[in-house]
Amino acid sequence: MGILWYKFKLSHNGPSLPPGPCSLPIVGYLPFLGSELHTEFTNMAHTYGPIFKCQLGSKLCVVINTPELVKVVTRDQDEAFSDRDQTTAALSITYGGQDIVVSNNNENWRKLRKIFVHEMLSNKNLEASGSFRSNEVRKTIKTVFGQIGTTVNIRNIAFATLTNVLTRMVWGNTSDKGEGNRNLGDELDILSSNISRLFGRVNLSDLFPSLARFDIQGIERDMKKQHNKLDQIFNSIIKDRIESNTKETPDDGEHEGKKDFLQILFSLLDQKDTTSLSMTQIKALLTDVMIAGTETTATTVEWAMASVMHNDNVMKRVKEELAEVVGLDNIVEESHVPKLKYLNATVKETLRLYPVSPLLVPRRARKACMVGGYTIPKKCTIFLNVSSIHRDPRYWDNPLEFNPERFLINKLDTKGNDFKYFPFGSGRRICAGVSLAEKMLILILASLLHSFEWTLPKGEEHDFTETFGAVLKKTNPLVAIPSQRLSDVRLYM
Ligand code: HEM
Repeated sequence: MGILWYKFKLSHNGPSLPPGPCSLPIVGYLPFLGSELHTEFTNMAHTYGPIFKCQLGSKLCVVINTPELVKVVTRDQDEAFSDRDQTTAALSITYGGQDIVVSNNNENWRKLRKIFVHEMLSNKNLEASGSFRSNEVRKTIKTVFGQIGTTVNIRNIAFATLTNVLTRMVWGNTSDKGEGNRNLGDELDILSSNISRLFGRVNLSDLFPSLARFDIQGIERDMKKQHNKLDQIFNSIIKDRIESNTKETPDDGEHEGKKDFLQILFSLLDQKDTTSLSMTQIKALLTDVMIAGTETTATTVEWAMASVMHNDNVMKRVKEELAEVVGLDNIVEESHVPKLKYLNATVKETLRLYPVSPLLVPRRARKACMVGGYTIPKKCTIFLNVSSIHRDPRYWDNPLEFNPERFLINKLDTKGNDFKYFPFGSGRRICAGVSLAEKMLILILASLLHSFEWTLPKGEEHDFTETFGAVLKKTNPLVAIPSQRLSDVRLYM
C-alpha cells in the first residue's frame, strides 16, 4: 500500500525536495541555527544525509556534502548553478554586483573574468611581476628582522605584505612609500576586516525581503560606509593615475615589459567594442582584488604557520627542504617556489583542514533541476560544504591529522577536478585568483620560515579554534616570536 501511495505521489507531484529538519512557520530553521554554520551543516548531514534542505526565513537553502553531488552541481549542471546568492551586503560593496565574485553568470561576469584571468593574471604578466612580489616580501623580512625577540602577529604581517604586493601589482605603487601610503595599508586592513565581518553575519533583510527596507541590523548601512571609503581610495588612485598621464610604473625601467592592472584596465576604458569597461566596472574589479585577495590569503598563511609550528616533524622537513633548495646563504626567490615540493604539499594540507571559504561562495539555481534524485527549485541557495568533505573519513585517512605527506602521494591539485579536494571551488565559478594566490602563499611562507626560527611566547599554547565568517578565521590570532636563522645579516637588509 505504502509503495503504491509513493508511486502515486511521484507520478503526480514529481520528485520531492531533499530531506531536512522541521521548520517553524515564517522563521523556518533560523532560531535553531548556531553561528558556526559550517559545523552545524556538517552535523546536520550526519542526520539528513548527503543532500539536505534548510529553510531560513523565506530562503530555501540546500547543502551538498559529498564529492559525487559536488560534481553534479559544479560539472554536470555547472551552468544551472552558476549564479550567486546575491546578499544585500554583497551587493552594497560591489557596486550592485558589477564585480566578478558577486555577479550572476552574465555578460558582465564573463567579460570581467576573462580580462582578469587571461590578461591581468596571464602567465606572462604573472611572471613579469615576480620581482614586485619578491621585493615586497623582502621588505617584510626586513621589518620582521627589526622585531626579533618581540611578538609578531602573523596574520597582520601576512596581510600587510599582501596589501603591498597587490597594490604594487594593481597600480604600481607601494603602501610603504611616504606617510600617506603607509596609512593606506592600515586603512585597507581595517576595511577588509570590517567587510569580512559584515559578510559573515546572517542578515534578516536577506531572509525576510519585506523587512529589507528597514535594514534592522544596520548591515547594509555599515557595508555602504565601507564601500564609500573604498570607493574614495580608488577614486584618488585613479585620479592620480589620470593626472600623471603616464603608463610607466614608479620603478621606470626596472620592470620593463610588465603592465600593472590599472594600465591594462585603462586601455579598455570606454572602448567602442565588446571588451569596453566602464569606470564602475574597473572599481568593482579592484574591490575583488583588494578584498577577495587579501583576507583569504593572509588567513591561510596564519593557519599554515600555526600548523607547521605545532608539528615538529613538518617544521623539520620544511626547514630541511628550504636549506637544500634555497640554501642558508641565500634568500627565497619566486624561482624557488616550484621546487619546494614539501612546502607546496604543506599549503595544500592547510587548505584541506582550513579551507578559508568552508561553504565556498554560495550559488543560486538559475532554473529548477534535479540533484541526487531530489528537486532543487529555481532560485534555491546552494552551499557546497567543502570543509565537511575535506574532513570526511570516507575520503581521507586520519582526516584530522595534519599530514602534508598525503599530498606528495596523491598528487591532488587545486584546480577543482577532484571533488573530494576543492579549496578554491570548482567549475566555472572557481576562484579566479588561484594562480596568484598559490604563488603568494608559498613565497610568504617560505620566506618567513627560511629567514627566522619561530616560537610561541612563554606559557602560550597552540589553539586551533575556528570562527566562521566570510573567511574561516583562527579565533585566537597566532602571535609568535622570531629569531635570526641565517647567519649573514645582509640577507635581512
Ligand atoms: C588562499 C587564497 C584564496 C582562497 C582559498 C580562495 C578561495 C576562493 C573560493 C572558494 C571562491 C569561490 C569559488 C566557487 O564558488 O566555486 C573564490 C572566488 C574568487 N576568488 Fe579566490 N581565493 C583565494 C585568493 C584569491 C586571490 C588572491 C584573488 C585575486 C587577487 C581571488 C579572487 C577571486 C575571485 C575574483 C573570485 C570569484 C570567481 C567567480 O565568481 O567567478 N581569490 N575564491
